[in-house]
Amino acid sequence: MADERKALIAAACHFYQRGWMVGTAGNLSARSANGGFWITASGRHKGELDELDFIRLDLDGMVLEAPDVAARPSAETSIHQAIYRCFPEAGAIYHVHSVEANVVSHWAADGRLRLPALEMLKGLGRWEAEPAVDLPVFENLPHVPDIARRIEAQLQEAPPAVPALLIHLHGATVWGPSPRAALHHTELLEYIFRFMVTARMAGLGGTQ
Ligand SMILES: CSCCC(=O)C(=O)COP(=O)(O)O
Ligand SMILES: [Zn+2]
Repeated sequence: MADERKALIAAACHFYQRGWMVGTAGNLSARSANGGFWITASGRHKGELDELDFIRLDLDGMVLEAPDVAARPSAETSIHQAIYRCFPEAGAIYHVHSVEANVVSHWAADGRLRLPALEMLKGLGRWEAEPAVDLPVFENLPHVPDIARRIEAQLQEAPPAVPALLIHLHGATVWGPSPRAALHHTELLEYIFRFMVTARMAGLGGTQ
């Protein structure tokens, strides 16, 4: 298999082992050199993916390649489409469901979550001293295309300070120019969430 699916399978294994993609939770996609993007089929176990667990779509959601005819694209495909449309430089998108992401989503106000000014933000592209970084946080509406519409409208108007967003009580969606960069970004953001939860539990003030 000499295509982008290999990197997505490796990333899914990694996230599964960390507990961020338990069972069938989460989804992954990457733009394809052959056009459109590969995305995980809906309801597949993220610790056991193979090449049959992906579908190649164009940006309008038309199927370009479906190695398993029974496969249906991720239920959250519309969110990936929205991000690819907003950011031509996005090469891969990972959506993970960590416990920490769901805890910190409670601390959002006015659709934003202020991230602590940790050194790790440099890995997400924020190199200034003491950066004031707000992560956009969206309501978890029952109809996913409604979430995607809100995401696309907001990101078109105001690109986020880091390549990521959060859905309340659902999980983070993170992107990067390549599958490798998206993996780094996901790890860094999840570290920041873990820090926020740990700092709150330790009673540390001034960390947010
Ligand atoms: C068990 S997770 C519920 C659905 C979800 O939020 C998710 O990320 C996985 O959905 P998919 O259709 O991509 O399998
Ligand atoms: Zn999800």
